[in-house]
Amino acid sequence: MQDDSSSRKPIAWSIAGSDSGGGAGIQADLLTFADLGCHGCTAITANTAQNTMEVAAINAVPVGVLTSQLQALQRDLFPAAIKIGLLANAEQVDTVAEFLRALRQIEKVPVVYDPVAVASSGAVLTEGSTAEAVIEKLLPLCDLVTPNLHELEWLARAPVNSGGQIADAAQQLCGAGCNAVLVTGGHAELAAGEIADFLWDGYRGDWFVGRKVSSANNHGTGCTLSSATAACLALGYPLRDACVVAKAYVQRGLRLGSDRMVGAGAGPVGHRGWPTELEDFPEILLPGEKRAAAYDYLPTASGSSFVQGFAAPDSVSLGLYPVVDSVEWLQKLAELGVRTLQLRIKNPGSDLRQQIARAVTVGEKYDLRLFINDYWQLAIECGAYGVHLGQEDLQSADLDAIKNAGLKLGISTHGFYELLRAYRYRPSYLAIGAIFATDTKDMRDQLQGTAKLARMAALLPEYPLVAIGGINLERAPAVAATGVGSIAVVSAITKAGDCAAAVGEFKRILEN
Ligand SMILES: Cc1ncc(COP(=O)(O)OP(=O)(O)O)c(N)n1
Ligand SMILES: Cc1ncsc1CCOP(=O)(O)O
Ligand SMILES: [Mg+2]
Repeated sequence: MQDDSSSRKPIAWSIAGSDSGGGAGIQADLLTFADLGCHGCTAITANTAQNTMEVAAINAVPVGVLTSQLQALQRDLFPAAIKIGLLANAEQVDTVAEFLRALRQIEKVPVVYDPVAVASSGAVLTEGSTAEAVIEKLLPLCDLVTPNLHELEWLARAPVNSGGQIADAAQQLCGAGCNAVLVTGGHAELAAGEIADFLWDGYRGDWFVGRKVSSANNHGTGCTLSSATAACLALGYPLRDACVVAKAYVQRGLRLGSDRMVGAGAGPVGHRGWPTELEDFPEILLPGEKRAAAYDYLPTASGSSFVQGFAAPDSVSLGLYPVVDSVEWLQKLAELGVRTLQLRIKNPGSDLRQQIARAVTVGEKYDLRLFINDYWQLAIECGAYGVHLGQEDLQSADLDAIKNAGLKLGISTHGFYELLRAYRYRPSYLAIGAIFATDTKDMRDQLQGTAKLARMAALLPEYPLVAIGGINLERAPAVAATGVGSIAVVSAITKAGDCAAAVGEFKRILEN
């Protein structure tokens, strides 16, 4: 994560129009980049004449002017992500597409395109042949396209009136070559009081549902969403995490508003810093739940049913949480006074059931919070305290059965999106990993770092959270400082020279 280790600020570019009124376009993008910790650079495509009431003129710049800005930036300020906004005509689309093609041969910089082509009023802001040029030349170079409903219709060439049609049109755009589409929901209220964005990432669809905020200061929300997504990509966040953080950033801007009113019409959306409150983050809709019907979001054949509210543990802080592979280890650690433990057997023999039954007996004897990893049926049958499930397990496990049997449930998550999604189940705890690289399990693509962990932990200050992955005694203080109440470890305990001393030291760090 760039976020943790680099002393250089990530650079994000905005290739977009200037809004003379200061609410949208380049102006909104620069505020957003700065707010989210990036250095913003710009290549201006048009000098629009705007105020809070009207778009009086577009004033596209000649392509030579556009190219000279892009070339100057490339020479010194190479981007970690690029946001593209208003492209005023097909010639500009061609120029930007050609430039991006060459740039991405040097490095595959993520590109977010907000097709600012249709105003909220429905007025088309670009010249006639722009849509064709976008579809043919630009979309194949984009990692994410963020149309509103008007723009989706403009690109999909079809009316879009329902959740199902939004999902179909988004997939159709992906078919034209971009990697993912995030349809912003500001122009449709598919369920009363909710504004939902739909993400199709090339493989699966997700609805991100936010509370509707009525604010006169809502100008620039689309620009802000796309530049916030680009900023998060520049920080190294994966796409789904970038999208949910960006939506939360806009929601926070709408909720808190600008600090003062400007103009007589739609004022600028607020730029109010990193989103730190859960209420601004979207709820990730789960396909089996009742309200999903409003979005035509139907359960998949493999999906488990929607169940919420698993038994809470006796403490929000679960403390030191060793994850071990034998009953002998459980016994030894219980004798050292460890209370939260997990049995994680990855190469089971024919005696698996016996091992789990013995583990449950040890758990009862020492009054442990003992979680069984993976084997939820055996955990239920043996009357375990709880089970720990990974993301893939959520597809197949019978969550109803786990809840009805009164077992606690812990769920693995790897980033904001999975954290928010798993939180919908209200499990007994949420695990976040891998914080650091580890030899115990290949987690190279899912490293979180302590800066991101702290941001996630801040969203759920009263919830049992567990950090896992590559945590040792040296790193534990920085992890504990993020606010998580529990640290799960494998090798720092099982490979410790002096296990009792390591247990004592971890406990001291967590209790401090
Ligand atoms: C506390 C805790 N957090 C995460 C994991 C990882 O679980 P999972 O994603 O199911 O992966 P495996 O452990 O099965 O490899 C965990 N075990 N414990
Ligand atoms: C099981 C697991 N899940 C995420 S990281 C991890 C391994 C943690 O092991 P260690 O504490 O040795 O890094
Ligand atoms: Mg597992």
